[in-house]
Amino acid sequence: MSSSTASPLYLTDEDVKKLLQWDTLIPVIERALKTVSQTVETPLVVQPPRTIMPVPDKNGVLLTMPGFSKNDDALACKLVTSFPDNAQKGMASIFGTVLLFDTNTGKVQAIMEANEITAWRTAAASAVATKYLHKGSDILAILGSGVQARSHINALTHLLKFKEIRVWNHNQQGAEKLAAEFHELGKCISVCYSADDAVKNADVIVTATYASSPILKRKWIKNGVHINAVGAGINHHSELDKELYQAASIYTDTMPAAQIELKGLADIEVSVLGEIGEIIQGTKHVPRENITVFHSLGMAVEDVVTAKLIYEQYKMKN
Ligand SMILES: NC(=O)C1=CN([C@@H]2O[C@H](COP(=O)(O)OP(=O)(O)OC[C@H]3O[C@@H](n4cnc5c(N)ncnc54)[C@H](OP(=O)(O)O)[C@@H]3O)[C@@H](O)[C@H]2O)C=CC1
Ligand SMILES: O=C(O)C1=NCCCC1
Repeated sequence: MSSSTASPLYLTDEDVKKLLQWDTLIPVIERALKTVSQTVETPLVVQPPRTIMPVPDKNGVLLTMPGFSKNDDALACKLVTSFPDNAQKGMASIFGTVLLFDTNTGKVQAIMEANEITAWRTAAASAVATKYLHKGSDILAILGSGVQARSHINALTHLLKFKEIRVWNHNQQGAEKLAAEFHELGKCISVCYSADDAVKNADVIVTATYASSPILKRKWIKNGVHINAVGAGINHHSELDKELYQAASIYTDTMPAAQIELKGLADIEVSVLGEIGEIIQGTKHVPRENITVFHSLGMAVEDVVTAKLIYEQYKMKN
């Protein structure tokens, strides 16, 4: 069959998982984060603001995330939904699909289920931010016990050798289940019965929940801690308290999206200082004693480069 009539490759989440590895993904995500922040005449990355469409009466949103990376010669679009109430049905909250296109013809090359892509690329972005902003690696605290909590434990423990890993969830059973899962794999994770206990003296914290009111407070954490704030509700980011926002140096993945999606921070007189790509490039620096927050929004180009990597890996193996 000629390539103009061939059907697109279809990869399930299971296929995708077999083709992803932290060692290869993290550098690819690091380069994407850095490139987003480079000012060059011809854009190396194109990613228009994503649309976030609330689904009336359903407590869910549909996001469209198109993007292009020149360095990776990759063009893709992710469609992703977030339905937090799915947990009550025993289902995942996030469902995504990525379409990867041939950059010369615009023809769809591959269709990939993107639940794994979303889990891996988000955690890889936090791992990169942590690499540049953490000051210690004794204690890792994870707030939340869902898909992102799991992928963040995997990515962050791949990057750093923590002495202690703690997990807290608003529903204790979730934290116990996640800890047991890692125990089976030989990783020791302790379950904490309050968020306050979980984050005490922590060096790195991840918030990955649907909380609509703060689950992490300034008064609980030490100076110099690095936080990856990953969770987002339907129309809000509310996992950190006002005092923490006001005390921290906040960086994000992409400023144009932050200006839209984090505009509520202006109400509490908080500004996002810049993009993590600027820290990677070395054009911005943070004093060691500062509390740092990587406010992860999620970018199309992360999905684009991940999908391209998966496609290349698939071609190599088949
Ligand atoms: N920045 C980014 O790029 C991305 C961000 N996200 C965001 O990350 C977060 C986690 O996503 P994911 O792990 O896939 O979702 P999951 O449904 O797998 O996990 C959600 C977690 O949040 C907990 N939770 C739910 N409601 C509340 C609440 N009111 N207060 C405190 N905790 C709560 C859940 O506990 P339980 O199940 O026990 O109720 C569970 O531990 C979401 O906010 C999502 O929008 C997701 C993908 C990408
Ligand atoms: O970037 C993503 O993908 C998502 N971000 C916010 C929540 C839904 C998925």
